[in-house]
Amino acid sequence: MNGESAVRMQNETGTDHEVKVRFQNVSKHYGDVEVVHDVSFDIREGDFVSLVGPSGCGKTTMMNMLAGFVKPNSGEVLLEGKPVEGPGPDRGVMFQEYGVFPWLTVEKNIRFGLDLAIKRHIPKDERRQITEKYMNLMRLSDFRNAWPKNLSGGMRQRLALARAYAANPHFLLMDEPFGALDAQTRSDMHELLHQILQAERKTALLITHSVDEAIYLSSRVIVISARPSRIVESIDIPFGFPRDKSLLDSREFIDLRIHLREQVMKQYAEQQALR
Ligand SMILES: Nc1ncnc2c1ncn2[C@@H]1O[C@H](COP(=O)(O)OP(=O)(O)OP(=O)(O)O)[C@@H](O)[C@H]1O
Repeated sequence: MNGESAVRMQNETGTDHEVKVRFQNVSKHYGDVEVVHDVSFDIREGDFVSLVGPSGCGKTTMMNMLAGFVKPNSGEVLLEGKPVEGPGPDRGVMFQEYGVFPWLTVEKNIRFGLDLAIKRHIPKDERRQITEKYMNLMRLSDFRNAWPKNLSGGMRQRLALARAYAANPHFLLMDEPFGALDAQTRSDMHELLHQILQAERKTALLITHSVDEAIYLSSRVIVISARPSRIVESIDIPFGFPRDKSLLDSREFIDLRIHLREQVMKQYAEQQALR
């Protein structure tokens, strides 16, 4: 979706800007349990928004509503001004459970999204090059013919990332995509994601339990309350892009980390009290 066709709306402060996604008074319950309560926020073109909050508070449910897997009970999730009706190739989704097909090899998993009818306009050679590019970037070339069941957890997660990136969706929706990775690979993946986002302007929503990851990757971090999900705080991250690892040691980063951790820990304590 290009800039001209993006919907222009007024945000809460009245500033005109390109809103790609709008959660508008969204509530969701499962049976008697309210999971999301009257949540409103916008995601603008090129934003990288992270949701942080306690386990089980309803973050995945919010992402599922944007992905089109779940419908709100009240309110609306608008994508470029229209209510989300279902999943679509404009939204690349990466879930905790990896999202790889066990019946396809590594190479075919990465190619999968590119071979769908919607991408058939891309010449075959180019599709092959894109597959190679992401297989290399994720260090999976030596395993091109391997089955997912024979990969380590971290490799499967890299495969899921390669598959999602290769399909080149406009929106990246990521639910704990780096959770199963060791610290070094996780850090490599952060750099790679930065590179991809710099090179191909995308809009992203990330769910993470790591405050550092949220700050380092995002343009905005939203703290979500104990269930039912409400917005506790939305912080514009004051660091420009590109970023590098030295940022993690800066005074400003450390202050933000301390503040956000405090906010999140309060919500964890409240969520614990619900059990
Ligand atoms: N399909 C469903 N049917 C019934 N309850 C559900 C369903 N999906 C989620 N829930 C419940 O809704 C609550 C919120 O779940 P959700 O997965 O959205 O939380 P979360 O914040 O993403 O958690 P985590 O960080 O652990 O992934 C949980 O109590 C969960 O058990």
